[in-house]
Amino acid sequence: MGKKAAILGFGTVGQGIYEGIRSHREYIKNVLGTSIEIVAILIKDPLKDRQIDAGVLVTNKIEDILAIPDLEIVFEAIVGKDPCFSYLKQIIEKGCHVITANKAMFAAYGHELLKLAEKHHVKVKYEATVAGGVPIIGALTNLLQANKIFEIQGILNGTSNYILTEMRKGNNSFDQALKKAQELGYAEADPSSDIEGFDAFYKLNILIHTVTGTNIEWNRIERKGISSITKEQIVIADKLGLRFRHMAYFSNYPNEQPQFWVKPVLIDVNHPFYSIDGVDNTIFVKGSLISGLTFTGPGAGKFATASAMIEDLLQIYHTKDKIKKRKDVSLIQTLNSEKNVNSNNEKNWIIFSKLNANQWNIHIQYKKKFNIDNYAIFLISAREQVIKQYFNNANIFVYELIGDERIDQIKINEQQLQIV
Ligand SMILES: NC(=O)C1=CN([C@@H]2O[C@H](COP(=O)(O)OP(=O)(O)OC[C@H]3O[C@@H](n4cnc5c(N)ncnc54)[C@H](OP(=O)(O)O)[C@@H]3O)[C@@H](O)[C@H]2O)C=CC1
Ligand SMILES: N[C@@H](CC=O)C(=O)O
Repeated sequence: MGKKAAILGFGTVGQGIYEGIRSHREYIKNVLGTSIEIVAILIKDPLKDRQIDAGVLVTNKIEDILAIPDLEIVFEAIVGKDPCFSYLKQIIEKGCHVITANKAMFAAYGHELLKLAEKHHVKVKYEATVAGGVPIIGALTNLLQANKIFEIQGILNGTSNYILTEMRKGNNSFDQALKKAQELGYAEADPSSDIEGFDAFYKLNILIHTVTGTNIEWNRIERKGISSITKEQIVIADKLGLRFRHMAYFSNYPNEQPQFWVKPVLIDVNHPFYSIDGVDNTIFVKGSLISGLTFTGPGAGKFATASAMIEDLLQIYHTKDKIKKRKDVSLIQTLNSEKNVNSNNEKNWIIFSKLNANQWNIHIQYKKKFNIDNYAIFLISAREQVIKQYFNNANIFVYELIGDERIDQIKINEQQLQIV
């Protein structure tokens, strides 16, 4: 018999791992010199019908998994922080390598699991926790060790990008697109994690920890999802030559305030994320030596995620050398000393308002104003603090305009707009 493995969870991802290991049995055996045998699967509901070979133990008790002699590898694809964290601690203490896809759990407890694994001389791999099939964690940990990472921009939630794309192309309403994302296996068990930005928030935390060795206090990271974006707003943005993207951002430049946020933004055709559609994710990385690298590919789904996890498996046995963990002391010092992470620089904003400016109760100077459909659209430059202070109204939607574009350059199709 080859190396014994178990899978925790048999939903979209668990099934992808099971089928992927079977369909790539010979290929994996050629690479590792031995086969991988899935000997057990942990599930929650013992009554569900499943396509699993008769020789595989299917159980809803973690004790059954812990009792398997010579178990070497555990793939984890269940949902939520607990009881998953406690399961994985016991599995590491038993001496098994762990390969996880569970970002909610890993963002909260990843650092503890990595420490515990070191103590027990096993590995914890987590490629699938960020951007599905895109090998960004491997690139950051194995291939970009000399660079200090100055900036990460990413589309990290496949479901949100899929919904925004479907709505823009006129194929589906928000609810229809979300339903399709669920059917395709992209969405989380609780899809509010996708559309309220939690999923991308967990992924950004994992990326920041990977490149700095630091856990940022969660309440310091702005998090907003796409749930308030309407079809009307997407159509208007399109008329302005802009597209919505749900973006995650981290910057850590010398002598600058570190920044970290997850929110919907508007970008124009010059931004590299303009053409990233559907379930694809993309991550742009700028380092102290490398001026910019972009990684793009499917961010969710059965085989995209299984691909990341099976590659992790091969890495466990291939990477003999110990990878040094990063510890960015300057980031920790800056975070401890500064009080306010908001930048004092002015940024560009697009405001969609169902109220007229005279109903806002503030006087704001805008660069341009248009009436489109039922909205008044304002293009303004302002400090982030001002935006947060004043534009806190259910009828006003404010989106940052990201990129090098200047508001003055926004191209307007005059026939479609009434310019005030
Ligand atoms: N779907 C995707 O594209 C991606 C998902 N992920 C992550 O992978 C994990 C799994 O996602 P996905 O496969 O989509 O989820 P699903 O909802 O499709 O499947 C979840 C599986 O976990 C089992 N499960 C849930 N809770 C428990 C528990 N407490 N004990 C034992 N089994 C449990 C369920 O059992 P039962 O079958 O009995 O209900 C089910 O088999 C999640 O953490 C998700 O965030 C990561 C990257 C991409
Ligand atoms: N629900 C997630 C799945 C992958 O991480 C997403 O849509 O990105």
